[in-house]
Amino acid sequence: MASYKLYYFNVRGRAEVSRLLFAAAGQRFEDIRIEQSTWPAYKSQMPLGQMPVLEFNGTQLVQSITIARFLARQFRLGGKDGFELAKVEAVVDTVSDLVSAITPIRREQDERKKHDMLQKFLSEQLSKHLQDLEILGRLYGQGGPYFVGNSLTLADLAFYDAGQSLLEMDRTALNNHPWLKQNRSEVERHPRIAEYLRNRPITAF
Ligand SMILES: N[C@@H](CCC(=O)N[C@@H](CS)C(=O)NCC(=O)O)C(=O)O
Repeated sequence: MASYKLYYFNVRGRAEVSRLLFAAAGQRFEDIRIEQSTWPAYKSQMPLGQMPVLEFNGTQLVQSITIARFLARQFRLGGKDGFELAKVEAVVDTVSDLVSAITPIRREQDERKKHDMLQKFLSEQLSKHLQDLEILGRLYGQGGPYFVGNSLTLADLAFYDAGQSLLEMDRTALNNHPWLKQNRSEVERHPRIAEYLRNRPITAF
């Protein structure tokens, strides 16, 4: 039987999409959450000195998006054929553009600077990111609530997680984007994901 161990800090961060994939697939895995205080002892055991790291049948895989794409393929959540797979990856890459834009704001420690960065992002950049995602959902989603085809994929989980970070910054961020809101609701309604969301540790990011 395949064995999966996922090493990361006790935050959603770069590991949460993979955790959501495990949840959606109903696949057991060891969710190893390293505290910052014990990280120095682990760092040298990680191939690139960073996490997340997935240990699959004893071999370590690095890079969060690679890990998520591997798990999606393993669990048939990456698209039903080669072209669907490419559509899913196009959505994931578009979500990554959004995540890259919000990460520096979330990390800014100076409250004044953070506020200014957020206002600039909300007024100048956010709507383009969300419009791009809605365009892809309508283009690939066959008129339904999922980003690609007519069932849940990595694309939906990637946006679900990024959407949470966005909503934590601005609760109204998706108000003008009903399709994206509906897409996140569909993810939350998935019975295994709903159970995971009820039980996962609550963390700051
Ligand atoms: N490109 C890598 C980046 C990994 C990364 O930056 N990991 C950070 C946590 S989000 C880390 O391990 N930081 C601790 C360190 O570098 O010592 C990925 O996506 O997995």
